[in-house]
Amino acid sequence: MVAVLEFGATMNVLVVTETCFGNTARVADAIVAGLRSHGAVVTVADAASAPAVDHVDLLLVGAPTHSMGLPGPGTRRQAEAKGGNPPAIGVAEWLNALPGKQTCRGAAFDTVTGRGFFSGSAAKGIEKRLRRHGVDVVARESFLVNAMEGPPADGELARAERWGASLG
Ligand SMILES: Cc1cc2nc3c(=O)[nH]c(=O)nc-3n(C[C@H](O)[C@H](O)[C@H](O)COP(=O)(O)O)c2cc1C
Repeated sequence: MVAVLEFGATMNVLVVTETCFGNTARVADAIVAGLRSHGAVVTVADAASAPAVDHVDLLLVGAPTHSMGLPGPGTRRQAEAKGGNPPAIGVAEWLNALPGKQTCRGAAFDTVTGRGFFSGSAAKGIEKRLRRHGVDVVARESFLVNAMEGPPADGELARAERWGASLG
């Protein structure tokens, strides 16, 4: 089932993110600014503290790309060894624990250090998992960072804000 908003209805958005060096969180903040510019009511949480998906019209999930896909315990340890501050639980674990069938729309995003095939995409993995839970995924996007620890490449935060606005 696709959630359809009546004209004038407020859109409730839940954003669940993971970050090791802060870049995906900065991209998420820009996306949220875009969503709020359209009047959306947005809750932002990391995977460890995310509330239940209840009365959510749009579920937005984002993570850094690790080893071409979603971060896991091993790649988080590698990030920590490089000076990052990874969470104990990330979006992969959160998506695994997501209950039953969801009826909301969804969108997935990630951060990457390259745009080629071999860069991979955490967002692709997020999209696949969201679809397994019945989420109607309407958009997926990758945002470029300049190096493992960032910062976001020129223009990417502005692009993230526009992308967020396009979802609103
Ligand atoms: C263990 C590890 C593996 C990574 N693998 C990839 C990769 O396969 N492709 C890629 O584009 N970036 C890769 N990166 C770079 C991350 O995408 C980059 O650190 C991340 O986007 C920064 O986001 P964050 O600040 O939110 O952690 C990797 C980083 C780490 C720590």
